[in-house]
Amino acid sequence: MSGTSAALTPPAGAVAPVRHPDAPAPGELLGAHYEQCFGCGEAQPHGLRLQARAGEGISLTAEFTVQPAHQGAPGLAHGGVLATALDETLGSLNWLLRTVAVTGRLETDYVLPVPVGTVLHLEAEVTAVAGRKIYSRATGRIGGPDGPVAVRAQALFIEVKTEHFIDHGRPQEIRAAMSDPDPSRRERAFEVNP
Ligand SMILES: CCCCCCCCCCCCCCCC(=O)SCCNC(=O)CCNC(=O)[C@H](O)C(C)(C)COP(=O)(O)OP(=O)(O)OC[C@H]1O[C@@H](n2cnc3c(N)ncnc32)[C@H](O)[C@@H]1OP(=O)(O)O
Repeated sequence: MSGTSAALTPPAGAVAPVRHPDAPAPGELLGAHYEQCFGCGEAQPHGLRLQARAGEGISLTAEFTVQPAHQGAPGLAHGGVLATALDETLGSLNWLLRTVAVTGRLETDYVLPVPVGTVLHLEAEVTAVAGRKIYSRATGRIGGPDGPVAVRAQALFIEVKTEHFIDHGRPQEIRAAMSDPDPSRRERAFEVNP
């Protein structure tokens, strides 16, 4: 069962997350934050192309269809790909806070095998915030949004400044991201308003 790690338990003094006033409205698609992202980018031929939609509060839903390129065992999704789907969904929550954050810890339970061709229906929410630390959890269901839980995760994201990417990323991709013609993606990358 996930959530056993002390690092994933919000400390005393953690507060409820606050939805940013400019967060996408409930029901709105978030779109990719970066076209080359393996989780959500539309320019990644073997990526997950996960699509996340804002929910109420600090929650969202997302979907991804397991492709043949995502196999581990024959005909089944690779566990690392499913962890990517959870990570991407959880990471997308930070846009509802208008905070740029990276995964510090991701704890995953694999409950059911997920065959190729399956649509994974994900739900995620932020549960607490403590300074730069953002605590969140997610589930992935198969057979429909109300189907059985196949995977679940708890995570700790850590808020970072844009310099995190500029200092550590490869220069050619950083330059390309900075000149992205899509204003909403540029905004998600550079105009973060905590
Ligand atoms: C130009 C480009 C545009 C870019 C546009 C970007 C758009 C937005 C894209 C996001 C992408 C989305 C994709 C999905 C999300 C990923 O997959 S993100 C990629 C995977 N994650 C990473 O690469 C992170 C690698 N790790 C690091 O860089 C650093 O360890 C971190 C996480 C920034 C933390 O380092 P730090 O800033 O020095 O912070 P540090 O003081 O060590 O820790 C702060 C607090 O967090 C706690 N903490 C830190 N790490 C952990 C941990 N692993 N476990 C438990 N606690 C921890 C510390 O104990 C500390 O707690 P307190 O003492 O405050 O109570």
